Amino acid sequence: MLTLATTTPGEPEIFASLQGEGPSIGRPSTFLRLSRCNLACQWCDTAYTWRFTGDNRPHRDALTFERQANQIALAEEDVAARIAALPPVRLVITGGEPLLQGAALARLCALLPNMHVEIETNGTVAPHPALDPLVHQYNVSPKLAHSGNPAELALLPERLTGWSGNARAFFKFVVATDDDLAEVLGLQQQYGMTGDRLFLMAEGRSTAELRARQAWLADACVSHGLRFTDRLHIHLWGDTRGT
Ligand SMILES: C[S@@+](CC[C@H](N)C(=O)[O-])C[C@H]1O[C@@H](n2cnc3c(N)ncnc32)[C@H](O)[C@@H]1O
Ligand SMILES: Nc1nc2[nH]cc(C(=O)O)c2c(=O)[nH]1
Ligand code: SF4
Ligand SMILES: [Mg+2]
Repeated sequence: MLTLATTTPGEPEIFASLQGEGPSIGRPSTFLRLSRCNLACQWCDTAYTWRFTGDNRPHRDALTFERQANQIALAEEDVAARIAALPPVRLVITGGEPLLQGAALARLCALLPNMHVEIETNGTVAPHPALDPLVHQYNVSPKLAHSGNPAELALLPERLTGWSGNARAFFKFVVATDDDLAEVLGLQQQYGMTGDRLFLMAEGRSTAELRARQAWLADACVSHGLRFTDRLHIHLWGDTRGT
């Protein structure tokens, strides 16, 4: 069984969209959003996938009513059938933290042999050995101090070393300030992350928030030879579930 997030109470969060972030930005993709996370980022835009009592964003009280029914367990065969019913494109598996459900994800991907599989992960969980050969690309987003997670939970040396040496892995750091940039540059040096596989992405859940940071961010990318990624879906559809 897989545990999925829901868009509206009871509806599993499987949807067709454009990949909004990272190396595959703009590609038509089917998204599968799984429930639960092992971290608790204070600015997480999908806290409903893991914070079932209370909200990590007190100003988002409008979400309160939705927390009652925000996850659903489905068999891998059922999930595969729902994905197969959408246009035959790439699959982006996200969450929450999808690698927490690695064995079940391996069973799902085995049912979708022709699908290009991309995984969005916080980078703290090793891919399940049965899943790893079925994954084409990992978009790894390690969490910096401003996420509010303790470094000993969020920045695991053995995991970061593993991702850095994995040619299928890209790094995508969420940044907001010069302190965040300095932290990224330190990690880049420590773990030998190459600039062509390292993206910076502004923290923000609205076009206004993103735009306010992106001039600074673009300069930082140019100065340090790093890649810039927007959050395309935010501009197109806002911070809306199922997009
Ligand atoms: C919700 S996470 C799910 C996958 C996985 N847990 C992770 O963190 O990579 C998907 C992506 O959204 C990013 N994200 C979440 N909240 C954000 C925010 N407020 N601003 C910018 N990016 C955000 C995460 O860093 C990650 O790259
Ligand atoms: N369109 C779109 N692109 C995305 N890329 C990564 C996402 C995520 O939440 O992991 C995401 C998302 O939620 N929507
Ligand atoms: S790791 Fe990802 S899903 Fe988990 S709290 Fe952070 S941004 Fe949200
Ligand atoms: Mg998202």
